[in-house]
Amino acid sequence: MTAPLCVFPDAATLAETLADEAEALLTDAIATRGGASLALPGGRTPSPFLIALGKRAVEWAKVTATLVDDRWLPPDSPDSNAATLRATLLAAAPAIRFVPLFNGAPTPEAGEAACAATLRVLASPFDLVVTGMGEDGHVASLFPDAPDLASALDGPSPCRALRSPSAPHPRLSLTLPRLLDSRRIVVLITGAAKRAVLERAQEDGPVAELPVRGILRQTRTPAAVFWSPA
Ligand SMILES: O=C(O)[C@H](O)[C@@H](O)[C@H](O)[C@H](O)COP(=O)(O)O
Repeated sequence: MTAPLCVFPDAATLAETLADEAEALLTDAIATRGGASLALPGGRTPSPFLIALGKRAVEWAKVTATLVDDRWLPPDSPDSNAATLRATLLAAAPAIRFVPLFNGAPTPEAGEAACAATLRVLASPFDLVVTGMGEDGHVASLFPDAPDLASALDGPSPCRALRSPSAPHPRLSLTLPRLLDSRRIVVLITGAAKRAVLERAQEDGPVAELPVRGILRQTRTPAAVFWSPA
């Protein structure tokens, strides 16, 4: 595995350590390039990190944030990743320029081209990408059982509409190349079950079987896995 595993005693320590690193990366980006950009995860696990980051003294008006993926839902839906971000980081740092993935189109397939156009004008590379991981090895919404997965693991588009029979809601996800178009990428996970998946992902096998392999194996972007037992 090229990405080191960083083990923390608990979720709070993990969240504070990752918030320290994010604060330093954003502060450096603002000092050297005048602005910073990041792509942030959905799901439940990242909330302590997003809350911790919101307490940091960053020039938030110079930061642009998007999501690594979202469920194709109106922004006020409680299942929307944008809603989670609004309730955590954006509640504490409302000056952030938030670029949502959901754009009101009736389906992610119908919204994909406009979303790609929006993403193409964002700074490249991101300063930081953080993604969660599911127990099937998916990252962002790159689900192993999504029929269109192959086109999201490769190719020029920054985002893809994806549907997984095992996951609720159709999704719009950054593609693997766009996730890796970053100065730093961190996979944030907790719990024994996800640690076991990570260990399986270190074995030989296709990226399409456990998409997290696409982050663990590459050498283009400095990557790490942050894990705590709970
Ligand atoms: O919208 C989503 O579902 C995600 O972005 C997804 O990739 C998530 O990060 C993992 O499924 C882990 O989710 P939990 O942290 O809730 O286990």
